[in-house]
Amino acid sequence: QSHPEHLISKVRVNTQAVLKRAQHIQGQKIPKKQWQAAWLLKAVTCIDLTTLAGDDTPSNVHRLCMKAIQPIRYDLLKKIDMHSKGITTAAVCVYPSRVADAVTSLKAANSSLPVASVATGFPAGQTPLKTRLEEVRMAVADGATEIDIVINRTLALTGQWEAMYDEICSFREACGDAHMKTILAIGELGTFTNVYKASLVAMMAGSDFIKTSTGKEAVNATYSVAIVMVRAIRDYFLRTGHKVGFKPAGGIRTAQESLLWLTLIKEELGNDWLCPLLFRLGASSLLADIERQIYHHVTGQYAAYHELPMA
Ligand SMILES: O=C[C@H](O)COP(=O)(O)O
Repeated sequence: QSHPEHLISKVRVNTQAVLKRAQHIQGQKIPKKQWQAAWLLKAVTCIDLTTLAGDDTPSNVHRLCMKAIQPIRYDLLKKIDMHSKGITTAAVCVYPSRVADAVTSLKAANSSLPVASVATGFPAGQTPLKTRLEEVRMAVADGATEIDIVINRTLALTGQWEAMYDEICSFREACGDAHMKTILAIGELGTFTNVYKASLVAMMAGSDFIKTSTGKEAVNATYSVAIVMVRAIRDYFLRTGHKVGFKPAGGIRTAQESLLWLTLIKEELGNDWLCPLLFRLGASSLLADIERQIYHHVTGQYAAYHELPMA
């Protein structure tokens, strides 16, 4: 692995170019009719269906898992001949203490859907390294096969990139075979340059994905920051040949937004990234709006909320 310091010391981000590109993405025309429905179903397969709330219980986690297995009503899929494609979300994403509940629910439904757990003192990461590491190990022991860790923003804001690299390497080891997504919490990193540097450090330390946000910061997934992160992913791929995944998360609520995210990925990283292995949408309420749009595409009307089972 190249030494983090010398690789990132020279980083400069062209802010104007990033903002212009993000503006252009948001102004893109989105597909209509069956093309839109197809892209929305693609988006569903990339969702990490998430619940990260203090009032989470085994029963709402169970409902989340059932929704992840059957995200769009069967009759709607049947009407567009998509009922036999095995459309599920990519994973479910929960707190460490809810992992066992999710594993139990999915096992009972004979589903192999992955359980992702946040860890390392999510969302702030302001706990001792020892307990952050133990949290990763316990989530994996409970059956999580994906771990969404948070970076130590204090190290980023004080330019201690080598220390951040070492910490993320230790989380990588604690994950074992579990996939590791590294949350940059971009709303707390200050500058685009810090976002780019944290992206590189996270990838050099072995992250399978880099993820924008916990969903708990004041500013979460934005298109301009995403441009910086996916450019870092592209630079890293060109330099090493290794593909790292991208996961925007936090505040992604509408079907239209999910189409813009797919456009951004397709244009910035290419078709290889348009799959759950390399692209995830971290979202708790996005699926409800996508299902409403699919309902409208199939029936011509908008469903009342009681007609679509919520997670
Ligand atoms: O990682 C997932 C995020 O916490 C989900 O955020 P959200 O509830 O704004 O969709």
